[in-house]
Amino acid sequence: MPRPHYNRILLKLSGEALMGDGQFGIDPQTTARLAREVAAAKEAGHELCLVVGGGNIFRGLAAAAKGFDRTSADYMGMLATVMNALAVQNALEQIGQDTRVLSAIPMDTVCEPYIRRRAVRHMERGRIVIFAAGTGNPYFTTDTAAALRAAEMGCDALFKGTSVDGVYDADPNKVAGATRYETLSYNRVLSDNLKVMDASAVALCRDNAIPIIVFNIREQGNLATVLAGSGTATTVKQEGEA
Ligand SMILES: Nc1ncnc2c1ncn2[C@@H]1O[C@H](COP(=O)(O)OP(=O)(O)OP(=O)(O)O)[C@@H](O)[C@H]1O
Ligand SMILES: O=c1ccn([C@@H]2O[C@H](COP(=O)(O)O)[C@@H](O)[C@H]2O)c(=O)[nH]1
Repeated sequence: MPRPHYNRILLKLSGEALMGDGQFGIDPQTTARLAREVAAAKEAGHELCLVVGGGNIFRGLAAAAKGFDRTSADYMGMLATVMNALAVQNALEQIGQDTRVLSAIPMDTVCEPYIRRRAVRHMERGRIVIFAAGTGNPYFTTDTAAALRAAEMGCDALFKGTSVDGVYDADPNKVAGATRYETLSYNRVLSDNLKVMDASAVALCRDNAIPIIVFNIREQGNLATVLAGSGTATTVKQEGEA
């Protein structure tokens, strides 16, 4: 069954997607390609806002495992997401898109602070809003930030563009023969402890009835395909929902 059409969407872009074939950082060609896909989605009639991850630069949990203070490491991770947001903004503006970066950690000389009403206004004016610095709080990730902003902005769905093509019954990068779900419930993701997305993000989407569509953003052209309701992806939604 084709997936439904969603009008206002929050797109979570994996930080790692910006690396292209590299192992770290921001690849300009890949970022430009992602910007073209986002612009095409907007031109296709979707209202879009974005959360960009930071895993291509810094992850708090990984740094804490190596001895960093967790809170400081998380702030460093949030700052990494600001760099990525500015890179995506730059790539979008180079192709004529009107954008705003709104940061959960105020840094007035770099971008706007996050103010919900302002974000809504930007979207009403047709701008692509990019939310930076996650939730602004340590001990969270940009998945939770994406769920939170999707709820605040009244989005119809959260599209998680990542490096796997959906949710599997086990991590496909670790378990050979893992099976992909076409659809599954929020509660199943939580009870089976499936790690494709944080539990807090899944719970927030469940409580606000926001479907989550997990798809591979590294595959060129896939955003348009998945937004059109076809292609390979997993939809996480309420049990029994069409
Ligand atoms: N059950 C599962 N199904 C699918 N992927 C899974 C599962 N369990 C773990 N994963 C892993 O989750 C990863 C995607 O989530 P991850 O949080 O690492 O990336 P991201 O949020 O897209 O990126 P970033 O942190 O760079 O923004 C996949 O690469 C995959 O290895
Ligand atoms: O609300 C948030 C969001 C993110 N962080 C920190 O940033 C990094 C990068 O984000 P990813 O979601 O992993 O891409 C994350 O590892 C956290 O350290 C945060 O603290 N709070």
